[in-house]
Amino acid sequence: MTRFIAIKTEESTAVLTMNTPENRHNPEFLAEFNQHLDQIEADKNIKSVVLTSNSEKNWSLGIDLEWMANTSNTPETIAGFMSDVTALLKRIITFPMPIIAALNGHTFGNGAVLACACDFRLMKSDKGFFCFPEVDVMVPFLPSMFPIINKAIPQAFFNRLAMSGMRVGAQELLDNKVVEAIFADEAQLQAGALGFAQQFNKNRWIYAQNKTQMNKQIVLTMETEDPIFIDNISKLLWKNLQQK
Ligand SMILES: C/C=C/C(=O)SCCNC(=O)CCNC(=O)[C@H](O)C(C)(C)COP(=O)(O)OP(=O)(O)OC[C@H]1O[C@@H](n2cnc3c(N)ncnc32)[C@H](O)[C@@H]1OP(=O)(O)O
Repeated sequence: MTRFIAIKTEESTAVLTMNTPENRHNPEFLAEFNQHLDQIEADKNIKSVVLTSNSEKNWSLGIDLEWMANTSNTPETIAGFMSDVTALLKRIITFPMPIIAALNGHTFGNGAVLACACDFRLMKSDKGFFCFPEVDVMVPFLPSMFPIINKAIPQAFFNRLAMSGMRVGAQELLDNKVVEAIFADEAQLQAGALGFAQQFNKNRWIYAQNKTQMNKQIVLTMETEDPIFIDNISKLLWKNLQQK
């Protein structure tokens, strides 16, 4: 099943290609992402993962607000979905191998959080903005999203992005050490991401140990703060979305 995300293997690297126009996050997207991670964990030959998109414009535009506003949703459905978002992010930050985000288009909202959860980011520089539009779309970050973002983005730069909702391109991300490298176009990015990923061929156990330790404060925040926040915010979000 590859409606939302395709999977292929290039030597020891699994390439996950998000394949809808905006790569929005909804329950089906999350379920398929988890199935692919199960498949990768089951294949002992895989040592690294590249996460990219086949959309001409977008890497991922974040939460599927259209799905969220569906009238059949209840506050409980929204809360369940947000918990599932957290669970996927937790899986990524503790996954037993490096995950490399190959950003080949606009990366917005929870798409940007997903990119930050990955271990490394590479981006193409011809087109594509990176942006946290939460201040404009009135969807707050979950508590654990701040430390996820902070592991990828220096605090002062994130502060500027989050307060303004401004869009930045690849060069500014490179200048602020958010991405490891930038590439002139799509072909160079994809080749670069694969080459970058294939340098990682260590034992899964040690990656799991180190990632779990390195990110344990994030996991603690997910377990202690996110559930209460999600419970409160899902009621508010549901009310706002139903009134639109
Ligand atoms: C906690 C979590 C919360 C959430 O997840 S909430 C959901 C958050 N998601 C969103 O809010 C996403 C909403 N979507 C959008 O805002 C728009 O959907 C986009 C901005 C992503 C795309 O808009 P478009 O108008 O389709 O953009 P373009 O046509 O791709 O680009 C506009 C112009 O900008 C140029 N451009 C693109 N990338 C760059 C760059 N890196 N540097 C300089 N210019 C760039 C293009 O070429 C074009 O220009 P030219 O209008 O002249 O054709």
